[in-house]
This record gives sequence, structure tokens and C-alpha cells, in this order.
Amino acid sequence: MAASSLLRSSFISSPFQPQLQQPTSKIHPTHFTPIKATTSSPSSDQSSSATAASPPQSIKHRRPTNENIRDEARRNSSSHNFSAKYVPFNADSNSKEFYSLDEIVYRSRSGGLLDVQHDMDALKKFDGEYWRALFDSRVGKTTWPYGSGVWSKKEWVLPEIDGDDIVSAFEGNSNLFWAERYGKQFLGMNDLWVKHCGISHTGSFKDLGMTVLVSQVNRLRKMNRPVVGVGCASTGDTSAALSAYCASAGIPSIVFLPANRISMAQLVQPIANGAFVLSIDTDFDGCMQLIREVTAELPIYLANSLNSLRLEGQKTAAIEILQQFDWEVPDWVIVPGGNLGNIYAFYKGFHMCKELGLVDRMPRLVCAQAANANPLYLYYKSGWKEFKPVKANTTFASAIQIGDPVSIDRAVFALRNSNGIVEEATEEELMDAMAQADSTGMFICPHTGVALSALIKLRNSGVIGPTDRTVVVSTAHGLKFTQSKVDYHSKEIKDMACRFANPPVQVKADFGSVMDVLKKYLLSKDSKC
Ligand SMILES: Cc1ncc(COP(=O)(O)O)c(C=O)c1O
Ligand SMILES: N[C@@H](CCOP(=O)(O)O)C(=O)O
Repeated sequence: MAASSLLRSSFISSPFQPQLQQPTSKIHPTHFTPIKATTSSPSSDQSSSATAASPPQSIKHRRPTNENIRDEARRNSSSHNFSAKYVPFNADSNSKEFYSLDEIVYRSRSGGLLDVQHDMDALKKFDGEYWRALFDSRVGKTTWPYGSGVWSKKEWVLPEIDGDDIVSAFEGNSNLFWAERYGKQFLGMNDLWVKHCGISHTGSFKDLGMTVLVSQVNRLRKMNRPVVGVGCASTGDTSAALSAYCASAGIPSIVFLPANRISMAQLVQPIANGAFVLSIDTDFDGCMQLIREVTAELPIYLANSLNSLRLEGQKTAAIEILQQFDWEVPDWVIVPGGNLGNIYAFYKGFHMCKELGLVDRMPRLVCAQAANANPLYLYYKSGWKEFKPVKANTTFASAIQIGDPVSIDRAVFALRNSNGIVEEATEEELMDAMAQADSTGMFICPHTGVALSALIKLRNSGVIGPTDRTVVVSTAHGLKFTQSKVDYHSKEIKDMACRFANPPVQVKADFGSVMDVLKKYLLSKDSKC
């Protein structure tokens, strides 16, 4: 059997054809009290489990056995003065238009985008050191809801939501991976990092925004607001996150998917989570148009990033990067872009940290697009003169096959205000970059391949220097996109050399044949030493 068919033979054909502790004053960290372990008295159960050898002072008592982590959070909750509201995005300073987050509204009066605006004066009552210490104290715990990387920044996300209404899978806190070998071998870089946002509950960064959106929906439903279900158009990741968080809260979810344009792993996620899945014979932009029309008519809450609530969660990935570098600012952050909400979310997270004194500057942002779906890149190249939506062509980076991004204005704002750059990657570039990264121990998605291709170009042109601290944002788990890897390593992609393919070797089941093959392999490795 040829290597390619060997790879393919293990591929099963699709059965789915068509288808605080709250802060209390401007406080210096010496006044800061990190979250305490619960002081509740231990249950008899817990005391009996303590052994004579346990050093009594080091024992942290568990909460009472009849209490869960939500109850515990309720008991420990305290009040604060933080708040947030919707305002028109990038509004004129004289604008008086605003909406409560408890209203169901996605667009400003003039039809523009909205933004969640926090009461910065209230947040500024606390200095940067205070916020850093508070956020640091919450990392990696199971304290509800602060153990989540998103809700550990609750005061900056949805300050007014009750912990009882939060729907969380303790998302965030994703690995910031030091790409030591990839950086050294392929780019001559020593400070290259990959923020693995795809190592997450549903396998993409969408979890960060969806926990916020679904939590707010949960609150609205408890307030008897007319929300019967939550819906989105999707290239596969938003739908996976939406259906998982809705399933967890018992809220109906409805997803519009472009038929035959998303990976099997992504398709099966909402199906498994019980969403109402519509496979529609159009592309993502067509699905987006339909969901916007439908949510204007039916009591279905819109979950795409047009809804600015999502970006409040996504921005925490930026804050987390700073935190993981012990509040040192990287030089560059590279983000693959499709509907373009995420690049703005990163901007917003970094900007808030600067404005509130946690850091003293912003990184430069790079947005990377697939050349087959590159409306932002073309706009950038025109000197931001004229934006034209494009018809997005098929790309292995299927989750960013988007020609008319809803957040185009947000992306331009983010890039212009961070001295940003837009790059693009051909199919061959992104697939080669993915294969090379995988060969150094990662297992990235094609969208991360797009971001790495942008990095390669900017390194080759000398824009990014060898010692620049650079973060590439990996947006989804590679396991969602195994078909693209199978195609590449089978060398079965039309007009692509697949230079870094590593197909399996077919060998007879006898000792001599196996030895021959292995000797040849070891010799080839030896000669490279
Ligand atoms: C895996 C993946 N990467 C990148 C993106 C791009 O994010 P955005 O649409 O916010 O630009 C998306 C979705 O669009 C995605 O699913
Ligand atoms: N890649 C996205 C496309 C929709 O983006 P959104 O952030 O506006 O929901 C997806 O996975 O659906």
C-alpha cells in the first residue's frame, strides 16, 4: 500500500454528509488581602480524615460538605462599585448614547458596532500593583469563579454579574509555550512563545468569550428577558464553544454552519452537545447574514463577536500573557484574523493594562490572514484607503475563511493604535509552517500556521529582530484539523510540494525487512549529526 493510502485507510468516511475578594479603596499592595482559603469550620468528615502526623497549622479546611463552590462564593461575596455599559464603538467624546448590559442590543443607533465601556474612574481607584497582585492571587485555584482565567479578571470583564449566574468551565490560564527549538532552528530567535489558546475546554479561544456571553444570557433569562435560545453563524469554533456552554447551563443553542466547509471534529462538537445544527448551503458570510436577520426577528440571542460581550472574555488572553511574563511586555503579538473580533480583544486587554498602570507600554500587534481570505490585508496594503469585502476562497485555515468581517472597524482601530502590521500567508506557506512547528513538538492548527508564516516573513525582512520577545497566538487545537495534516503528510495536495511531509513507511512483517529500514533511517540521522 502506498504511504498516502496507508494514511487515508485509517480515515473513516463522514456519517454527517450534508449537512475578593472585591477591592475596597485606592490601595497599595501592602493593604492587599489575597483570596483566603475558606475559614468555615471543617465537617466531621474532614476532621476524621486528618491524621496525627498532619502539621495542624498547614491544614486548610475544606468548605462544609453540604456546600458547593458556588455556595461558598456566595458566602464570601462582597460589594463593590465597578460597572460597565455598552457605548457606540469609537464614539465621539460628546456622545451620550449608552445601554445597560442587561439590554438586548448589538448595534448603536447609527448601525455601528458597540463596545463595552468600563467605569475606568472606579477601576483607577486601585493602582497597578493592586490589580497585578489580585490577579496573581487567583491563578490556578478552584475558587468560584476566579479559578477561571477569564473570571479571575471579573472586575474588568462583567463586574456586575452575580457569581451564581456565571457559566464557566474554568477556561483560560492556557499554556504560554516557549518555542525553544522552533525559534532557534527556523528563525534564529531565542524569545519566541506560543500562547496555546486552543488548549481549552472546546479546543479554541472562543471559550474565553463564550463563558461571558452565556453567563450574561443566563442572567437575562433569570430576569425573564425574552431569550429562548442563543444562536451563531460559525466556521466551527464559535459553534463548538456556544453549544458546550449552553449545554452546561441548560440553554438551547442554534448554530448555522456553512455546509462542507468545516472540519469533522468541529461539526461533531455542537451535535454532541445537543445544539440545533443547521448545515446551510452557503459560506460563512452567508450564514452570518442569515443569523443577523433571524436574531432580529426571533428571541434568539446573537453569540457572534458582533456582540461585544464576547470580546470582554477574549481580552483576558492578553492580560494573561502579561501576567505569564510577570508583567513584562512582549515586543510583538501575532494573531490570526478572520471575523476580526480577536485582534481588537487583544488590543483592548493590553490597553486596559497600560491605562490602569499594570504595565507601561503596549506590544506591537500583527494580524495574519490567509491569502485566500484577506480583506484586511488588502485594506492595509491600500494604506487604509478603501475597504472592500472579498469572496473568501477555500483555505486549509478554514475557520478564517471569511470575506466580510463584522469587526473590520475594530481591527483597524487596534492596528492603527498599536503601530500594527497585517501579513498574509499562501496555502503552501501556512501548511509548511504548521508542519515545521509540529516537527518541533507542537501540534498546531492551520490558523496558527498563518500566524507563524507572518512571523517568518517579518523575521526575514528584519522587522522582527532575533531577540525580540514575540508571542504567536495559537487559536485552536491541532486535533480539530487532523484532515489537513493527513492531506499534507500524504503529499496529496494539488500544486503543493509538501516539503516537510513525513509519511509512514510500509514494511513487511519480518525481522530482516524491519532491520533494513531502521538501519537506513539511523544512518540518515547519523550523517546529520
Ligand atoms: C481557530 C480560529 N483562529 C482564528 C480565528 C479568527 O478570529 P477572529 O474571527 O476573531 O478574527 C477564528 C475565528 O474566526 C478561529 O476559529
Ligand atoms: N472562526 C469563527 C468565525 C465567527 O467568528 P465570531 O468570533 O464572530 O463568532 C468561528 O469559529 O465560527
